[in-house]
Amino acid sequence: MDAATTMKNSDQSTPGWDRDPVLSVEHLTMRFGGLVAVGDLSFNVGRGDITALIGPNGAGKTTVFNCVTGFYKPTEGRIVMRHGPGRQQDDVETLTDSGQRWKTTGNGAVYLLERMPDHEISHKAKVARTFQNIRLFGGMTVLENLLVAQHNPLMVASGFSIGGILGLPSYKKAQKEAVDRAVYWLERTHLIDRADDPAADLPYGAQRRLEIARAMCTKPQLLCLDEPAAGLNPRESAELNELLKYIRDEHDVSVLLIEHDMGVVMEISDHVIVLDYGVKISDGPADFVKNDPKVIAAYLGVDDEAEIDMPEVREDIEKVAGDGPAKKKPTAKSKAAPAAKKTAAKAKPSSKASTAKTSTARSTATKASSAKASSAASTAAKPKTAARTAAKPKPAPAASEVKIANAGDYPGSQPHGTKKPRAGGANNLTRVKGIGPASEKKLNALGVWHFDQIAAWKKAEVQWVGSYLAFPGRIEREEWVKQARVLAKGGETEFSKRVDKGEVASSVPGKRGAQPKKKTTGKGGKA
Ligand SMILES: Nc1ncnc2c1ncn2[C@@H]1O[C@H](COP(=O)(O)OP(=O)(O)OP(=O)(O)O)[C@@H](O)[C@H]1O
Repeated sequence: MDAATTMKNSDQSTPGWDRDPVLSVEHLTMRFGGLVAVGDLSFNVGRGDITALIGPNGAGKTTVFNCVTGFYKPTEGRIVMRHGPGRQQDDVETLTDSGQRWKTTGNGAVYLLERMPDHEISHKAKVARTFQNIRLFGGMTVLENLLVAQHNPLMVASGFSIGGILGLPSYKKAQKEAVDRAVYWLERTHLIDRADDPAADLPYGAQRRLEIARAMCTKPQLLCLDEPAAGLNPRESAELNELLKYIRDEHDVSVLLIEHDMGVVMEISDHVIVLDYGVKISDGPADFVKNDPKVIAAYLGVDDEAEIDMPEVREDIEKVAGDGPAKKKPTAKSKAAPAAKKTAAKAKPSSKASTAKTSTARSTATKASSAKASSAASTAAKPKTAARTAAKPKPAPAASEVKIANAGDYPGSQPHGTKKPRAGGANNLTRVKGIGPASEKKLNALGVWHFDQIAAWKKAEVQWVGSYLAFPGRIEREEWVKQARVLAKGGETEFSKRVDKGEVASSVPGKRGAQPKKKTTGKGGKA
């Protein structure tokens, strides 16, 4: 095979976003004191693509946006914006060595955003953004909001105000263009009838569209949208999808969006990047990402908890003393778990609202899942008794016996375990901000099922769990112990309220995780 053919083939196997990236985030790290919000993150945004950045709460998505748009100066890393096709790698390296902020090239221009202030990023590099919390000028009319967005070209055309006063032709022309552009985007966003109304009078969904219209009036090459579908009803979400596809297809604008609404993400994204705890855990086309077990476990796996088979989590669970190493897949799975899974599948709701039926199904499935782990050792030794073992769980060992094999490797001391939930069932630990379904599973394997157990942790235990879950420092930062104290007393936190409303991925979405009144056993008792 000649070199040209080799290049061609390798070129074909390289995704479009790596061949022709409009934006490259390279080894980005952002620290806030001791907190590493984003750690050594690299990804590309393809020219003309809609790229989604997703991940659980606190994963670092907004921090990445703030670094790209100049609101934060990254601690480390390079952020390259390109006008014109191709990677223009020689120019990027020359620019980096020169210490300059941007450079015109044969193909267009390249910009190093980490060196540029935010106003240059929007006006020169042509990166526009919207915010998680709408930031319009509420007292100005809808049209005025769009004219203010074009303030810079108008100021230039007016010779910085005197031309405007004198009515110079260049100013009049620029003013007409600004109004025409504003009207164009008001029509596209179905806001033209409200042009003269104060922006604050618009309903929420319309304000979101106005933010996008305002960003588009700056003629961006890259549009960064922070949760554009938040608070929209299904009809508005569908309209948003159409608007974003129109912007991509008709205006050649690349879109980078942070979004929690998976309907929006999976329908319109060409490329999805998943963050968890500030690091990238998945990167690829939407179809690939949505089936990636790591993503299911970290973010999407609420309804598929019983199906998760993450090697790292499984290994940790297998290390729990008493369960022993499960070399083989337990045959109990073929007896107990499938029945449970069948029940779960049957009851799996199309809506996220949990019904009593779902709760029962999840309960059965999860119980089977924990039975699978706890019966692993005995199953491996005595396969023929597997079904019996799974059906009748062995008595819970005393708390002190719940130790993982390499417990001594961790600093501090291991928290006190209970091995299985008390009568009344387990708490939904994912109501504590920072505990996702995968971490909850690992805590459960350790015997931690209840808010009051976490509430009792001292510094040494916090340190130990931080290492066990592989995110030292985070537990303290998120103040798990304080949160758990509130939740243990039946109180609520801002985060737990969002979980209870079904706004955040959780192991039991839309339901409170306090101790249920109904007497149940196992994890299914969560309510
Ligand atoms: N200015 C800041 N100072 C200190 N810590 C910060 C700051 N900004 C963000 N963080 C922390 O960085 C981590 C990542 O936060 P970030 O807002 O980027 O996450 P996110 O993925 O956007 O979350 P969400 O989906 O909830 O908006 C969090 O632990 C957060 O508390």
